[in-house]
Amino acid sequence: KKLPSSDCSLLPHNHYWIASKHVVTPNGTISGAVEIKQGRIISIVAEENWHVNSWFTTVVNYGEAVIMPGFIDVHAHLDDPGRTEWEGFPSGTKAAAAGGVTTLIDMPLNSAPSTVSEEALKLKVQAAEGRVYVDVGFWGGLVPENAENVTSLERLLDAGVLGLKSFMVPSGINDFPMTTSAHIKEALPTLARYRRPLLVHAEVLLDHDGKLEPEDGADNARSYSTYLKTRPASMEEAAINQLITLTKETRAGGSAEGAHLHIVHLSDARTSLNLIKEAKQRGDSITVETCPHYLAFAAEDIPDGDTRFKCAPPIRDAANKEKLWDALLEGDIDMLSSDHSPAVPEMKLLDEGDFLKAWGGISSLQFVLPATWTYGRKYGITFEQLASWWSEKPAKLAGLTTKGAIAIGNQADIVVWEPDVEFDLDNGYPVHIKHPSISAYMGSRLAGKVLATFVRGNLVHKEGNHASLACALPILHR
Ligand SMILES: NC(=O)N[C@H]1NC(=O)NC1=O
Ligand SMILES: [Zn+2]
Ligand SMILES: [Zn+2]
Repeated sequence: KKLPSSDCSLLPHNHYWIASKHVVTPNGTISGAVEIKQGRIISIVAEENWHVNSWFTTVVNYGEAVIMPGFIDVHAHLDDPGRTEWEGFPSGTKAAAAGGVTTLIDMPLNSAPSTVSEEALKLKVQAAEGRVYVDVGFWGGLVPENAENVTSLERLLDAGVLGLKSFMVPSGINDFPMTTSAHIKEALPTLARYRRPLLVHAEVLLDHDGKLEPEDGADNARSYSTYLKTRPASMEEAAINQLITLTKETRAGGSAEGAHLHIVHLSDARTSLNLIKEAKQRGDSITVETCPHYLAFAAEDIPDGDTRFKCAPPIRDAANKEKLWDALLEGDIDMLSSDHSPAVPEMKLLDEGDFLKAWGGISSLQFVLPATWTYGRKYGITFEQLASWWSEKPAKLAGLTTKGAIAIGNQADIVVWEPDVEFDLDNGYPVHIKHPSISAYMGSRLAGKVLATFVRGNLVHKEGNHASLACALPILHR
């Protein structure tokens, strides 16, 4: 049965099956088929029990390819409205779709205005409407102004942000000032009442004069090690130490019971990670993410002047990277996110290669699936682990109850990909982010090629092509 509005989907049917030898479900990976009707998953059948008459039924058989829940990226900066020359919803969500990301939650900063008020959220939603190829939810910004004003915070939450995000160091964006742990403490009871999480960029300044510059002016700014010295692990550790004094109150009977704190983009796998582990063991409501770039790259390998690798917190040494993998495999790190944070190429200062002055942010959205797979294979990661880190746990954090798993009743948000297919990210590769030249992954060879991406049952991307209309939706907290 053909649908008239085929522009939303490259497979214009409202009732069909997809099948393969590897369908990743919460109960394990099976050889079987998934039935999709009107955007929902309505049945999942193992091969031996599957008897459909393909004369009357639309079936797409993907053979050996993996059918997994679509990735949910809880941390992306799409910079729309206001800085669409950096990225924007159309290119950002096309890149997401091409990379198997079916939902992303947009960060409240790097757009203009920052999403710190009800009015600003309305502008976000307007900017997303009819312009997104994957579903997009929104974090609101916790800044001193609204932290001190319960009413304005309530209005922002009532307007539908899925939770809040704050910075404990300067964010680099003028209308997104940093919060101290005192601000965070003030906001937690409100978040507890709404049962929505607070995400925190956990680094604090250690010098009393608040300077991030290295002390020795003679250091070579083209060397990554110079930048690394300006953001030592102790900055993460100090921030997390402050935060876990607050998360005590998230336990049963505490003043912030019902609140949840999520540490974004953890880089320090040593003391910072241990502090989080201890807080979890005590029963605090706390989770943590890291990003593929911390799992893929090591500080000592970053070439001089290659500012594509500049981000905050910084990429640390190879031994730290190994510990991050251990923590992920042990379950001490809960999930992954991209922290896709592009800018215009000029701001990366690729010619000067000045790590101290260049924009900090890794551009990666389209490559998170193959990057996680490529660098994770040697640790023996499984499809189930990928689904947990990139779909199930992120859905839980963002409160998306009908996403994050191939399960009956869920929205049909699905990625189909080939683990054994390798490809070179060279100039001939179809890259959909606005500025491919600033991505740290360009020039590398990755494994894990995305074949097809479904959002709410619409085949939004297939082998390099996108559906002609952007029919995915902004997600607001209901
Ligand atoms: N403003 C912004 O996107 N900052 C991000 N970039 C980065 O490398 N770390 C961040 O927090
Ligand atoms: Zn951050
Ligand atoms: Zn970020």
